[in-house]
Amino acid sequence: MKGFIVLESGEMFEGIIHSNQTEVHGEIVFFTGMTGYQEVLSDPSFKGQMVVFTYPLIGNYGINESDFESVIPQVDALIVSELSSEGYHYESGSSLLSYCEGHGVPVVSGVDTRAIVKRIREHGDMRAIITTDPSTLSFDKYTSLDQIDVVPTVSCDEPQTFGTGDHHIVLVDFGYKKSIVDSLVKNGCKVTLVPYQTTEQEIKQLNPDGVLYSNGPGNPKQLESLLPTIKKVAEQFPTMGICLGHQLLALAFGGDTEKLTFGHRGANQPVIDMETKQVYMTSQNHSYVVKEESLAGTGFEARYMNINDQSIEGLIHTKHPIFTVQFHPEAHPGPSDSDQLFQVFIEMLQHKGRENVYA
Ligand SMILES: NC(=O)CC[C@H](N)C(=O)O
Repeated sequence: MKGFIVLESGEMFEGIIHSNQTEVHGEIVFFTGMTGYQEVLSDPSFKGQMVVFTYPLIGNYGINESDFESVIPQVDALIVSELSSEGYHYESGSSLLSYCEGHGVPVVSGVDTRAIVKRIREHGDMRAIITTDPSTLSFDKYTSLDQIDVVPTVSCDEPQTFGTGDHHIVLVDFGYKKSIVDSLVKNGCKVTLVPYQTTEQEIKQLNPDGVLYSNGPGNPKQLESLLPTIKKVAEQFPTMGICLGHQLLALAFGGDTEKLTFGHRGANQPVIDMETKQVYMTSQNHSYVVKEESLAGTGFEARYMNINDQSIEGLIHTKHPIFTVQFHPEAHPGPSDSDQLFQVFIEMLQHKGRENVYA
């Protein structure tokens, strides 16, 4: 059926809508990786977002058993130029479209994705509505993603454990990617995944060697009530933060965040480690960044920087063993240039001191 993507800025784009839903609202963002659609659609950080793929052919290797980042799809919709009708890969168990249809995820194909991306780059990430009837739509009845506390919809309800390694990590779940657990387990950790509102006391009772604050969807400032707990925990245990976890740690110590015009979403974002001058190609998916000028007095120093726009990509604390990254060292999708950062975290647990980080 013919469908329309109506942007909050007023423009309208046509395509073929594959969905029973007649109207879908979300934040429209673009992803620049050539592959990785399965990881993207199952990454909880994309909750509330409609993803436009800049690569023109999507779906050609189908959907497999191993590349899911969570058990259910998380995106609000996929918008593609050409949709492959089959998955041409020996591991493919179903086509992208039949998987999305089976889970009620709307797909819009045959769309001029280059034109949409140009609009997003000019106007910024914005709201959009996918509809079969543009004459009746109204943005007024929907709340923008920035204003919604979306983490409760993706965090686990009960603790869960993974792996049997010697290092015990508490992973605080704001919408964790399965690959983070896999990376920790591969590096000799036992992981206890806990709900996002787990208290300081409960974390202490688990007696972890270290704490990792996960990635997750939405605006970090929606989680303001958790900041005192995050600060107290991070002052007591070696701590790592990834993406939303990085933003929350910065906020907890008095820093500030802001929204980028259009986020970094792709598999080739260049990041420099400002101390070693090493450059990593990184996997990213975020809208918000930590403001450099807000770091004064927080004890944090910027350690990583995005080479494209000079935004902060990671922090290290001057007093406590805490380090954070805005990018995804677990990759999936994307290059694993920075996966040794999990080993850096393990080193930090063993020495429990900042001086040994990156030794
Ligand atoms: N991948 C993430 O953790 C994203 C963090 C946050 N929701 C942002 O968009 O900036």
